Amino acid sequence: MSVSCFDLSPKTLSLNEGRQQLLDQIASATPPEHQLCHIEQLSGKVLAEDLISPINVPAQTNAAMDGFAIQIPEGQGALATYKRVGSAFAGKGFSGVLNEGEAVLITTGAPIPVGANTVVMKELCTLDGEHVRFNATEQVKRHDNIRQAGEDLSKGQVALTRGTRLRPAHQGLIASLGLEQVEVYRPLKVAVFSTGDEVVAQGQPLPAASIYDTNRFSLIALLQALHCEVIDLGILPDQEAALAQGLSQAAQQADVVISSGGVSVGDADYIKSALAQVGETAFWRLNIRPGRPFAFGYIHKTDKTQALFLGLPGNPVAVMVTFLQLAQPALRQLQGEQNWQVQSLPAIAAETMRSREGRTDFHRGIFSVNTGGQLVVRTTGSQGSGILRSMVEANCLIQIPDPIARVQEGDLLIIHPFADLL
Ligand SMILES: Nc1nc2c(c(=O)[nH]1)N[C@H]1C(S)=C(S)[C@@H](COP(=O)(O)OP(=O)(O)OC[C@H]3O[C@@H](n4cnc5c(N)ncnc54)[C@H](O)[C@@H]3O)O[C@H]1N2
Ligand code: MOO
Repeated sequence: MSVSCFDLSPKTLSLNEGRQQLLDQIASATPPEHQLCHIEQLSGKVLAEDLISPINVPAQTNAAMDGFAIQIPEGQGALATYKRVGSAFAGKGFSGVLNEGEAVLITTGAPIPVGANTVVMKELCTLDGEHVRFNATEQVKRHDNIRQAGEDLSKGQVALTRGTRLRPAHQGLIASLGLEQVEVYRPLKVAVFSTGDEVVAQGQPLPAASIYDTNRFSLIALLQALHCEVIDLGILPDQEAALAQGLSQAAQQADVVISSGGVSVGDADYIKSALAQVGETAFWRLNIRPGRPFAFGYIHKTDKTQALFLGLPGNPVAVMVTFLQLAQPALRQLQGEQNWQVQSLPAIAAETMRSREGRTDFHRGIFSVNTGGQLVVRTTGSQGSGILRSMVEANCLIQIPDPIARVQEGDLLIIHPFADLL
């Protein structure tokens, strides 16, 4: 990918300023290449072409109910009795022409016989030898239970637009067009690693003052949910040279490099100085909590292009919050998705919540619908940025924007449901 140079900014940015800088850079990046993808593999991919329907869906006007096809002339009602003249099944229609006063037994999906304009549900009919009697003619309306050819999609219509993230319904719709493969953007390659001398891999003993590597696995799962191709680079030590080498090697293989830890101002935080050796930092501090030490920049590749770099903070909740709020929209835009914005909904606070003037807070919340049909939200208890349980129990992030310092019960808030990703 190729990006233009950053305006280096040493100041702490607001969430919106940081996100905007990030997205502006991505908007100037070269879009990913596309590739043909078979229909069975489409789930979660991003469509790279406008799909024009080559046919009418449904192809023929057909019955929406099992019953009898009849003709009702304009301005008239149904008769009490019709003569049955044949049958129409899905896949094998009635070959004759239906006249007024005649009925054809029809199954759901079968083509409407020539001459018919109405289907009466079987439940309203009694078959008496050659005759079909309607028990309640007043319930039969002209044009009832007819599905028009092309009422789902008409031939030549744009069925799906470029940049659509393909979910199960999209896959079904593409299948209904008879297409076996379509163009999608190639998966984004994202390299991920953890940093920290105290961070230990699973399966190893846990020495004093150490912690098992949590972040890499949350990140890998989040990236998989976004259908990225993940390059797992393990754990790197708190050493500037090793981190610079790790960043550079990661960038050769990936479009985006994501690390966690070592990005704050501690004496063992080397991510920013390592990045300075192999790339550039655009900003590394945001007025948000958790996630204040969030770095964004790029790393030079040997082919003169750049990989984007996202340096997430070490605390496990800060990793997930910054991923959801910053990395996620950026990656979605980079993947070519049109609808990349973080989903937001209004909800009523079910309890008091604290924040601080001068920053945006993200609490972990549980939203539900109250008896009045309104969305309400409460927090998941302790909100420390090392308390991953607060995230596990949540189904949304609650955003408390600057300058609100205290949310009262009953106040209106913005929440970001996890539904899309978690
Ligand atoms: N003087 C200041 N100190 C700190 C600031 C600050 O602004 N000024 N910011 C605090 C905030 S907020 C955060 S968040 C952390 C982030 O710092 P780092 O990104 O440098 O992260 P580390 O110091 O490496 O680690 C922080 C914390 O997270 C644990 N950790 C790290 N990696 C992992 C991992 N892969 N799995 C599980 N846990 C991990 C690490 O052991 C630390 O406990 O800085 C504050 N300090
Ligand atoms: O902002 Mo830090 O990310 O609270 O823990």
